[in-house]
Amino acid sequence: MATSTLEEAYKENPLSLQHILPIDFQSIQEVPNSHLWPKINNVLTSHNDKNPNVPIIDLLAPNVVELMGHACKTWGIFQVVNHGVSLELFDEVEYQARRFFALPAEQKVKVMRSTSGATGYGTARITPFFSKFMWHEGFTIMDSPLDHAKKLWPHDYHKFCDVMENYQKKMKVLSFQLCLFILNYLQPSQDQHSINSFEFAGALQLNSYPCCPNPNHALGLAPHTDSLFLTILHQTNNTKGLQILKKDQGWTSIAPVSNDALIVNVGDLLHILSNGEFPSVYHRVLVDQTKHRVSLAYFFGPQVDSMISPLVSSKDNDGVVLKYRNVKVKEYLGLKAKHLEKVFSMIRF
Ligand SMILES: O=C(O)CCC(=O)C(=O)O
Ligand SMILES: [Fe+2]
Repeated sequence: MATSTLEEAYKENPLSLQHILPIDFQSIQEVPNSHLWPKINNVLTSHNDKNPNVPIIDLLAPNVVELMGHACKTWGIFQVVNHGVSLELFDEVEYQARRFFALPAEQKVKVMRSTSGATGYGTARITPFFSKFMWHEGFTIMDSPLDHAKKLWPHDYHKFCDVMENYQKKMKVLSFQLCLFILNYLQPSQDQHSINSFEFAGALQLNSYPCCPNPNHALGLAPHTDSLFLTILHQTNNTKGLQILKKDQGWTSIAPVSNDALIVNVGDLLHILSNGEFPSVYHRVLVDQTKHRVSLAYFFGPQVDSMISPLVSSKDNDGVVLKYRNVKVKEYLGLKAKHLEKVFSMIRF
């Protein structure tokens, strides 16, 4: 099952308890030194002709494959509309996520991620790579959250489970569709073949960024790339906070365009698959003094036993220089857990 296999990828790089347990944000009045970063440059870049917002792609557009391929290449991130997921479902997931994060710390600890685990409550996996902690708590779910939900709400866990399972199902279908479009762009003649050669897995990460007394010196999530093929992100309540590092522009906010637009970003494995053509976008999250932001990130990629290698179309085969060697997903995740972004130089030719 997906859970155990992803856990397999992480178990050789266990985190220490200190790096998993978030502080109790509900009882804290000021930012402790452990979470105090040097001043964050959080001036929001305004969008104009010279500095456009990320592409917004209508999934029903006849030229969706070209639009998406172009967005992956130039931005590594885009927003999608007409994706077929109902607003009510986003509201339900947000409601259940907020219900979870509002629980007292001693309840949330009952479902904490184990030191080598992949699911449960805890800090971001990148935590050990930074000397300061992030203003963030997360809850990771793969398939059914039943065991955890029963511990939290022994008599009232059904709704939480139904909503989270339903959302993952919808995200899996949408992710698969997006991958089809993207693979069709990378290898126009062989799309079905390429995608059918992978078995996929997904994980849902509920992110919580509590109100922060000093947002100029705190970070919701430190700069990172996502590891898998792609991430589908929903910013609940249209609360901004996500920024990407854009060449020549610095940190740029991704403004929510509408309640039902979803953000899609390229992850490391798709960067490798595209032979470096699609950037795995470097991003971070800012926090707010008065708004408690919640986001829903769905990570989607091949099963950990899959082998990833750059795809080049047969017509290009002769002239193209391969940038990355073949790598098993499990090996890749293990290397990233040890070395973070340095992982790219370790698999580059
Ligand atoms: O909350 C966000 O806007 C981004 C979340 C994110 O980057 C992640 O979960 O990897
Ligand atoms: Fe991310």
